[in-house]
Amino acid sequence: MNSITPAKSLSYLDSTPKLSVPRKICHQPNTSQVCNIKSIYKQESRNFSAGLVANRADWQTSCAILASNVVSQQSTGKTYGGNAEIVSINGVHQALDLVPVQQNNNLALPLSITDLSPAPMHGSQLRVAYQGVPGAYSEAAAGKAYPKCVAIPCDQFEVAFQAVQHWIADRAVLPVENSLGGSIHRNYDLLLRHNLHIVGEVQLPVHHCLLALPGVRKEDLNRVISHPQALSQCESTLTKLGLNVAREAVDDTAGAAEFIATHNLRDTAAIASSRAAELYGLQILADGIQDDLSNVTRFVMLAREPIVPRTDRPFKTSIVFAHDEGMSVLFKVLSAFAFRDISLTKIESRPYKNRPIKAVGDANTGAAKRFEYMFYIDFEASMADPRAQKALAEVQEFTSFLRVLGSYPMDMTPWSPSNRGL
Ligand SMILES: O=C(O)C(=O)C[C@]1(C(=O)O)C=C[C@@H](O)C=C1
Repeated sequence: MNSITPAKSLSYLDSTPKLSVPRKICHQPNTSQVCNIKSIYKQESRNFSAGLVANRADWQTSCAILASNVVSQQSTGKTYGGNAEIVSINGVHQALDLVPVQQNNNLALPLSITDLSPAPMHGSQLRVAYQGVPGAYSEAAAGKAYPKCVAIPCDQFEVAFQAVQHWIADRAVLPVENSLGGSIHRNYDLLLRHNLHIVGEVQLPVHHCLLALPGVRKEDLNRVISHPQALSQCESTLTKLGLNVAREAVDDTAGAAEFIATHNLRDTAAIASSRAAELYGLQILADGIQDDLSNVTRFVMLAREPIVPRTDRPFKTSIVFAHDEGMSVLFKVLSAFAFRDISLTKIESRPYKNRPIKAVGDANTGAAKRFEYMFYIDFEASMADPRAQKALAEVQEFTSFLRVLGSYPMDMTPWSPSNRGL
């Protein structure tokens, strides 16, 4: 695994609690609030870099102050304008190009280094929020995406999004799909609710172990706890191991290991990484218990600003759209890519939360109702590629809502099932 700064030891863990949900978030743009966020951010970043956050209470107080004073960068009037033809953001149709401009004077801002590179070059370490505690696969993914980063544990996905929006973190690295367990729907919904941009992806081979306190045997176990994805990825293997015991879902794999250690549970095992075993003093009862050796989780990297799309290496673009006209539109949208020879790598649908059901036909005669969806599509082309721009211009004609979630380099790192991952 790549070396990442936090969580070198349990004592560091103790002094660096996970972020939790802030009490109050202000969504109204306000210049003085933006000043506050920057000064608090600087103070917090000093604390983080030096590992100086005194205790959980201090940190949570800082988070609460931060949450009640700050606004996201998105709400300060920054938007993207220019000549491009495409997109609508949160239902409002807008032109898309990737040069930030100020709404009030329409002057183009110079590109910053963050626009050009996924990692900052200003000397300080990149702070990367992830969901879980040290030893979680998401922490490993953060390390793979940003080697030498400071990884910030968050107790929920939502908190990781907010950490980036509120400048506590520079990036978030969050799982979106697993080759065995499927999509992590919560993160698809959160991508839509927040205005962060996908700036990269990383695929992590996930190698699960069954962990228990030293001296505990399989026969002593009454339950197995882990993240729901990990439980589903190991379902048949647990049965094959004769572990027909209760299976309980917890927030993350490493958190399950930590829970067993802190509560001295001799009848419970966790599904987690070998690194979690080391961190929390557990023994490995069984190694490689995922149902398929090719168990890979795909994570996306999120930032406040998009990166500039390029064509000199393979790029992927993620979009989300909705439409009013029934399923024939989906066919037309897919055709816009097929006609231009653009491969789709993923399609996902989620309920359209504000209007999940639509009456079809004549309401007086007991009309049929159909479900309404948001569709998420990943396709293999950069937004700098004219084929992608033309396809999206066409998609926009068929859809009532279209947003580009990000255009970013594809993770091309080779991996094989024999890669042990974590
Ligand atoms: O619990 C963890 O360790 C995580 O990082 C979360 C998570 C997930 O959400 O899918 C990530 C990778 C594995 O697929 C299992 C769990």
